[in-house]
Amino acid sequence: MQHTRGLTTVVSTVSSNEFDTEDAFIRNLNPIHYSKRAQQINNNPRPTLKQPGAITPPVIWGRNIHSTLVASLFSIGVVSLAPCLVVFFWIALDWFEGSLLHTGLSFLSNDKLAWVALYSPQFHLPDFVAYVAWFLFQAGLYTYLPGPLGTGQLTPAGYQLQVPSYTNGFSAWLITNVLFVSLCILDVLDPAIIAKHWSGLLLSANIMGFLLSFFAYFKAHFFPTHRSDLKLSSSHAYDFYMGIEFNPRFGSTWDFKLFTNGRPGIVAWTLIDLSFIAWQYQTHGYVSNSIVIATILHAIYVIDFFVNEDWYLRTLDIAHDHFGYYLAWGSLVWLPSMYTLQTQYLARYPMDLSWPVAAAILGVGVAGYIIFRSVNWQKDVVRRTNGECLIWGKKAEVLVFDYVTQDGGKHKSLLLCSGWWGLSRHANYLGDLILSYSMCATCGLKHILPWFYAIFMTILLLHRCHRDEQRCAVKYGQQWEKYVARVPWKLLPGVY
Ligand SMILES: NC(=O)C1=CN([C@@H]2O[C@H](COP(=O)(O)OP(=O)(O)OC[C@H]3O[C@@H](n4cnc5c(N)ncnc54)[C@H](OP(=O)(O)O)[C@@H]3O)[C@@H](O)[C@H]2O)C=CC1
Ligand SMILES: CC(C)=CCC[C@@H](C)[C@H]1CC[C@H]2C3=CC=C4C[C@@H](O)CC[C@]4(C)[C@H]3CC[C@]12C
Repeated sequence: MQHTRGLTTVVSTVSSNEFDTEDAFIRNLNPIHYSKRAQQINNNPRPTLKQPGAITPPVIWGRNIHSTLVASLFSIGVVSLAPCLVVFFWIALDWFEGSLLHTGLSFLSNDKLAWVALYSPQFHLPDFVAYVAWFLFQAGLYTYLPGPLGTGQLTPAGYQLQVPSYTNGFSAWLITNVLFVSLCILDVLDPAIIAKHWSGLLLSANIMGFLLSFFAYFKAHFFPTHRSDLKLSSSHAYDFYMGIEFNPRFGSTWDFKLFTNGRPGIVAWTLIDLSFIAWQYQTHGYVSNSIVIATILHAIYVIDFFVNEDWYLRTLDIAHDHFGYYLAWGSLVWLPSMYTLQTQYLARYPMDLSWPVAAAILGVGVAGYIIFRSVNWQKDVVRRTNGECLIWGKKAEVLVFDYVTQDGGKHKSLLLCSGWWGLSRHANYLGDLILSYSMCATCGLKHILPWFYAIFMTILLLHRCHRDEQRCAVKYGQQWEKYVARVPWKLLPGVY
């Protein structure tokens, strides 16, 4: 069945009498992987589907509900190996002068030093208490600070999420950073305290990350917030990793995903940098220009995130990913430990950049950031003004696409195809990558370890190009191909 409405073409591939409920449609997609357990959870009453005249078929966009053996093994691999990688990097930094190769060889050759290093991080109750206090302090700021109302995206089930004044991240970041600096100036706190307690804090963050991931998993099964946005596959491992609930909440408004994803880890990012700068000063007697530039670039990225927090509600993490290990453990452990590797490395092994090199790195980094922000801004302003805006001085060119939610609701969406979005379909990733490589360039070329962030971002964002397009292709059906034909380049025009 195909019908055309202005610019928009809606294509339905299955007619209503073939599958009269969404669940029949899901089962038909993959009968083998559609387990009993998944059926129980995915079998939510969505009465509008059965009403006469409802749009069929319900489009199953959003998190994957089909798990393959590879996806299960991958999930088990990440859940078990990512924490080991975090510890391995810490050992390489602290015990092997930042050399991943020497660390690896040392373990392989059963060198005593490697095993001593492995058992050196001890659980310290005071570190854990401090970590829990930090977590609760951020939760308090998130809950009580005033801020503008956030505008959530329509979920696959058709919920318009209310985000009451939780987009107060900038005030939370400012208060936390000013408080930390003030306490250090007043000599109440040692500014290097985070760096000095790093291994204990890392252990504590891991404990919290796993606790929260398990909480998310069990909450989804026993007391979910929005039943019709639950996504289950036949694999426990995949569900634990990717998350089952879309927007788990305390009551109707306190959003776990938004808080965990956007607060304890990202607010800590700049504090960790400052603490490692202080540690460099205390141990080496000076502050290198490289660590300052790395921190400035990080700070630009972090402040941008909080200033534009409302924009983040309409990105993949919040509008597509469910809340599981990936976002819970990732935001509490992976982000603060792996995204700050440059300053952790430079604090221990300082290097001074010549001023032309320092200026070039800073300049390229800021240019990357400007691209990143202006691409994201263009997408956002087009959506906010319903296409009634200027992009690069000309009226925005948009494609208007239809999509349906699982409750049978029919909606429209605008896809910008001029400005940056006319050059490539993910120009924002390009700006982000330029910024990431600049951050890592502050560490020189001696070791690969501090380049991990850029390498990770390259893999993550290339995979995201694919992941995002799969999602859009399902959400918009054949209309998406029209957009791809109009904007043929994925990332870098003329190359990819
Ligand atoms: N530092 C880090 O670790 C990471 C940073 N990032 C950054 O976070 C930001 C957000 O990333 P992400 O959510 O992946 O990507 P986007 O912000 O590009 O969001 C993707 C969504 O935008 C909508 N969209 C796609 N094309 C258009 C268009 N032409 N016009 C209007 N809307 C469109 C679609 O959603 P719909 O139509 O459903 O609204 C699509 O699913 C990026 O700038 C990225 O660089 C990302 C990953 C990791
Ligand atoms: C190995 C493992 C489980 C990794 C988890 C990765 C997550 C911690 C990151 C995945 C996507 C990341 C982010 C996306 C977009 C962002 C916008 C930007 O302006 C600030 C950073 C961030 C919020 C970033 C944060 C880490 C991730 C959630």
